[in-house]
Amino acid sequence: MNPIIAPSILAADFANLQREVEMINQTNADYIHVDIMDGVFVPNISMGIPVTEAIHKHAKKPLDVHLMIMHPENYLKQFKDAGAAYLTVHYEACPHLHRTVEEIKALGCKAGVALNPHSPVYLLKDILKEVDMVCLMSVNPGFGGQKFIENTFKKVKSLKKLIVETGSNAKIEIDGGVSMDNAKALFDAGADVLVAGNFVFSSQNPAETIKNLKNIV
Ligand SMILES: O=C(CO)[C@@H](O)[C@H](O)COP(=O)(O)O
Repeated sequence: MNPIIAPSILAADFANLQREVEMINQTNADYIHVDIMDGVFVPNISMGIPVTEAIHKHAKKPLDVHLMIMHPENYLKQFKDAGAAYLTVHYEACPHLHRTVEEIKALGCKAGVALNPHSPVYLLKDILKEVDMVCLMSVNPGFGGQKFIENTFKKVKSLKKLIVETGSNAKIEIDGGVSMDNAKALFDAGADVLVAGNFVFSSQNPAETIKNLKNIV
């Protein structure tokens, strides 16, 4: 398998964003994870379209944009134009999820669907074949630096089973509280992509930390 690592820019030094993006460019990270928060769907506000555009201007890695916002369908084109390669919307924020996923794909982006920790994976059964990635939140969305929720391991295994049963090619992404303490077990359980924010950016040597996460399997 090819373990995919997506450092979360939310944990970077926002006053030196260009430097942080260029630092990630020099590592073997696979994507740059960009967290968009609206203060409504989640109790925090992070960044929006202009900052995503600015990150994209310097990034040499695809942008994995995670929309933690209500009505994401109203902003898909803006985020695509700002440089998103992956656009992930929340199951909990999309009453017409199938339509939203189709719209993401029609724009030429990879379509992701995220599930909050309380949402069971079977909710995605009838859309799994249409999506490129499922993001399992392993913390309650809204903040970096939170404690990993252990129940995520069960969810990864159930989701993997469902992906096989439905003939889907969706990748499984884990987001929140990822560190060396759980990375190997997550990949072993069936995860394909690990998002890591604080564990990468608070480390002495972020490039080395990314390399260690990638080499863990
Ligand atoms: O979406 C989120 C938080 O809502 C995440 O992407 C965090 O940015 C991950 O940060 P760490 O938990 O790894 O610090």
